[in-house]
Order: sequence, then C-alpha cells, then structure tokens
Amino acid sequence: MLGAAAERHRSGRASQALVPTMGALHSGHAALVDAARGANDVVVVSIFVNPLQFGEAADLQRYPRTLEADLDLLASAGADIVFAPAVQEVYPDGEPLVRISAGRLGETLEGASRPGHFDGALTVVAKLLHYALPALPADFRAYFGQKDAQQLALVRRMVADLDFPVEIVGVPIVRDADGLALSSRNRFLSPAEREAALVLSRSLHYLKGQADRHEPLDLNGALAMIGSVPLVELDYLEVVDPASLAPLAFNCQDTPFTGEALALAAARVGPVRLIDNVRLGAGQGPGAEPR
Ligand SMILES: Nc1ncnc2c1ncn2[C@@H]1O[C@H](COP(=O)(O)OP(=O)(O)OP(=O)(O)O)[C@@H](O)[C@H]1O
Ligand SMILES: CC(C)(CO)[C@@H](O)C(=O)[O-]
Ligand code: BAL
Repeated sequence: MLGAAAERHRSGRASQALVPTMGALHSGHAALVDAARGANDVVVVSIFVNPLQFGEAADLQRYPRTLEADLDLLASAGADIVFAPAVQEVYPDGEPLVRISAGRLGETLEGASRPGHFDGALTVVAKLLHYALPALPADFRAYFGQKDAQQLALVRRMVADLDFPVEIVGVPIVRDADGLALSSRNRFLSPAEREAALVLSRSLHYLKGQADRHEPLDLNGALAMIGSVPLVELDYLEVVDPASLAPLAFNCQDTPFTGEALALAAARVGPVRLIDNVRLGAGQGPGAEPR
C-alpha cells in the first residue's frame, strides 16, 4: 500500500466498502467487488444465506452453498475481508422480534409474490451495514446489483429514511453472452429451461428498442412473446418509475415513450424464479443490455 492510501489508513480515514451476497458467487458478484475495489481502500464481502428473507423452506434448503469456490473468486477479485457468519451468529436469539419494515414499496412486484421477503432482506442488510461500519465512517459505501432493482430501491429508501451513514452504489446487470442475467439460481435450470428463460431478456430488449426510438411501448406484444414459451410461467411484466416503482401507465399503449422508466419482469421457469429488468430512456448505466 502506497502514499495517499497508506496515509488514510494511518489517520483512520480509509474508505470502506461492503458487498453483501448470499454466496454461490458468479461474475455478477465479481462486478460488485470490482466496483468496490476501484473506489475504496478496504473491501468487505459478506456471504450469508439469510433465512429471514426466504418464503418456501425448500428454496432455503436447496440454495447453493459453495464457500470454497467463493473464497477463490473473492481472492482473485481482490476482496480484503470475507465475512461468512453462521445463522446463530447473526440471529443468536432466533428470529428477531423487531425488524425493518419495507412498507408499501415492499408489497408490490417481488413483494407481492414473496410476502415478507423485503422485510427480511432489509433487516439483514441493516445488520450487515452495522457490522461493516468503520470506526470513523468518513467514506462508507455498500454495493448492490441493479438486477435486484426493487431491493436496490428499497435499500436506498432505508438508508435515506433511517439516516444510515452509508452511500449506496448500484452496479449494472452482468449477463451471459446470450443475454440471460447471471443468477446463482440459474444452475438449477435444465438446458431446455435455460433456453426458454431467454424470453425474459428478449422481451425487455424488445421494449427497450421501442423506448430508444421513442415509440409507444408494446407491452401486449412483449407479454405475447413470453406467453408463447410454454416452460415460462410469467409472474409480472411492468413498466414503473425507477425510484418510486409506481406503475407508469401513460407510457404504454398509444403514447410515444418519453422520459425514464424501468421495465421489470419475473417468471418461474421450471424450479426457479427468475427476475430481470432494463432501464428505458435517459440515464442508463453502461452495463450490458438484454438482447
Ligand atoms: N447478474 C448480476 N449482475 C449484477 N449484480 C448481480 C447479478 N446477480 C446478482 N447480483 C447482485 O449481487 C448481490 C448478491 O446477490 P445474490 O447473492 O442473491 O445473487 P443472485 O445471483 O441474485 O442469486 P439469486 O437471485 O439466485 O438469489 C445483489 O446485490 C445482487 O443484485
Ligand atoms: C442483499 C442480500 C445479500 C441480503 O441477504 C440479498 O438479498 C441478495 O443477495 O440480494
Ligand atoms: N438476490 C435475491 C435474493 C433472494 O432471492 O432472496
């Protein structure tokens, strides 16, 4: 460590980043660590499969756990500290009586299909932020993927509404070459299911093309694309305001698309629930777009 960074460490003003994950790491997680590595002196990565945010017991039980491979990936990605606590360390008295409420924003979209999910996710994010908070929090950042767009919006609201001393950084979605958003649960897809799952990114790409050309968004056409793939059971496809996640009906049907929006989709494909999204209009990040 040289020069300015060493001085920041000496004076206790080193910047610190937290990258919360549930393990089974892939290149999407590596992109979060890269972003954190590029802007902070110390990078902490947590690996914790949080029982509080799971609905179905089977989903929690079969969630992939690959700690050895995760540690290798994190060493290559340049993480400084890996925090992989046992459930008893995080919840020594069992499930907490008091938890963070995600409020109305936690009841739509993912929250409608996974009741309580965001209360559980925000509660553990709050705890992880407390664990990783530096003694002198001059520069404390936490990194989240834009793939979980509703989670990112809710974490931003939590730190704003509850005055957490941390900057939240959103990282663009990392996709496979064919457009599928990387996800730890993708490993449970059969080859046929994985091929079928591509309709999610394709339908979002279809909408993005219309938004780029300022045409009306053909939501019905996108729904029909998804409906034509028998292995894909659509949960929702919605166009919403990126910050409030409120539905943006005026942008659909016959009105040429203007402004900014987020198109979000979720579907069950075989044993897996998949989510994906794309920014429509101005202000898009540099990340890979669905195709
Ligand atoms: N493809 C991706 N691109 C960018 N960020 C991602 C991607 N996949 C996951 N992330 C982010 O990594 C962080 C940890 O996510 P998590 O460990 O749940 O991985 P995951 O692949 O989303 O797993 P799953 O969806 O199967 O639970 C979250 O902030 C999430 O948004
Ligand atoms: C943020 C998180 C690590 C909290 O458990 C989880 O929801 C995730 O992996 O997105
Ligand atoms: N990244 C999503 C976490 C979950 O599905 O519980």
